[in-house]
Amino acid sequence: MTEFDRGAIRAFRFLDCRFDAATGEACLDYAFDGGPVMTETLRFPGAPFALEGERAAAVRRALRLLHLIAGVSYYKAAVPPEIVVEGEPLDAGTADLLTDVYENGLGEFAYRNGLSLRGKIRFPRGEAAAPVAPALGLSGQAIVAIGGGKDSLVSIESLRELGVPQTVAWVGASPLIAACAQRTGLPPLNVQRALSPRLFELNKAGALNGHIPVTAVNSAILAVAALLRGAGQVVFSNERSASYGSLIPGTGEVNHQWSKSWAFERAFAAHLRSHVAADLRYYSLLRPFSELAVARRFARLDGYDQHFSSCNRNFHILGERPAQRWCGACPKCQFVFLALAPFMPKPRLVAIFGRNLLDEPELAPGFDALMEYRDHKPFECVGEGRESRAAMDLLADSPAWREDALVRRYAREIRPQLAEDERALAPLLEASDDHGIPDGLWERLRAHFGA
Ligand SMILES: CC(=O)N[C@H]1[C@@H](OP(=O)(O)OP(=O)(O)OC[C@H]2O[C@@H](n3ccc(=O)[nH]c3=O)[C@H](O)[C@@H]2O)O[C@H](CO)[C@@H](O)[C@@H]1O[C@H](C)C(=O)N[C@@H](C)C(=O)N[C@@H](CCC(=O)O)C(=O)O
Ligand SMILES: Nc1ncnc2c1ncn2[C@@H]1O[C@H](COP(=O)(O)OP(=O)(O)OP(=O)(O)O)[C@@H](O)[C@H]1O
Repeated sequence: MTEFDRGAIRAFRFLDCRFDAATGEACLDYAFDGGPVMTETLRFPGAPFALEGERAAAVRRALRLLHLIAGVSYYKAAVPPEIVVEGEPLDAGTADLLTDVYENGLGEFAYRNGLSLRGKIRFPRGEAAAPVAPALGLSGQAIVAIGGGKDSLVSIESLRELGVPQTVAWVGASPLIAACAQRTGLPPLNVQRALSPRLFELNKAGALNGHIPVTAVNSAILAVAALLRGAGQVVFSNERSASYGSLIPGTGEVNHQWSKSWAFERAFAAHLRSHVAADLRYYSLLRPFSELAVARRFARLDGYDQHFSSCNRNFHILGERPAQRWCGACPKCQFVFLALAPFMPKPRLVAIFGRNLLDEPELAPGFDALMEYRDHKPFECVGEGRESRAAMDLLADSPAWREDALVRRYAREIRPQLAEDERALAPLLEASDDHGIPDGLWERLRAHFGA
């Protein structure tokens, strides 16, 4: 494989997207300059689809939005100076949304690759006025995204208790997510996704690589899936803390999980309503709650302990599946262990992880970063530093935990340096008002959460 010379590339091109209603297959085509076409293929279950009139037009609009958002996986390989969108020119609103998603969603990617992308990514726009998407008479069925971790399981069980009809949906071929979905006993919707093999070749040839706003891609995929079924709600489970990134000295805030943030949710939800279908709702059911409030809720569930995992090592496309559901070494494993510890019996938590991470002194640097003690919050989907500090503070007063190595070290070395409000739990369990949950549902959910 010859070295990939990204400097020789002028433009990233969005070529075409197409959907076969008979098979449920969607194809998204991209290229650098006049180079080989890179095609991403998705397969939506439930074919053949009888689409006509306004619903068929809305599916086409949703597919085009998916084509534009999913291009981020390929664009990042070279980040060329120009972006070309074949076909009908974008309206300003769509161009602005995409610029937002690419610029913010590639924030960590840019930081780690030493690139300055701010103001450099510009999607071309025509003079066309923004479209006005009609309402389609979509149903109240909720397409609920499941990720195999605690957050989406809390949403699923909350919606079940509140009597909301739901289909659990996921993208990709993770056996772990499939097992969790099956465990819910709810109707499943699995969208298969195959990235262009050319991307993996470019990676091997030295293309730029890094973190992408995968939740934006998953959201656009499930918006298509919802329209194919006539469902009116796409529900994600991104909690409040996903809106806050890591504060990097000399760089500012870099959010590893920007497309799980309230800023993305609000913009994407509004865009679906204005540009795709006026009655297609997109929201995160956990937006008002902190990670600790969600962890407290998860601790009250049973039946998923030996199935769920938040460890991202379970979700690679290439390579071997890990032997353990929890690696224990990554920030997500360490944060989930810490967040659950105050709310569930210690033997239950140790049985889930197969070990007691808080009694392993060599893991101190990881937990220090989670607490923002002498290090910045890790580039991972973890709670705010004050949430980790509040959880550790609770454990320092718990007879079950206070003798464990890292808890004892916190009490002796870190707690004395913290003011009360830097480690207080109560404010973190209150619900916030910034969310997109439908009014009727929010009041019931708030009572259900006891927030
Ligand atoms: C599972 C994971 O963490 N993957 C990241 C990892 O990829 P790796 O090279 O180790 O292997 P694969 O996951 O098999 O991917 C192979 C290459 O394919 C490209 N790619 C994959 C999926 C995709 O949607 N777009 C892609 O371009 C990529 O070039 C891969 O190298 O490292 C990669 C490079 O840093 C990351 O791009 C992979 O990240 C995945 C897209 C992924 O699913 N990551 C999630 C675990 C993740 O980051 N979730 C965030 C949410 C962030 C958000 O804003 O939505 C979170 O949990 O907070
Ligand atoms: N493969 C996927 N397909 C569709 N949606 C997904 C997928 N993975 C995650 N999601 C959605 O994105 C949200 C954020 O993903 P994330 O992995 O942080 O959450 P989780 O797996 O539900 O819980 P945890 O944070 O404990 O891992 C999930 O709650 C889910 O709604």
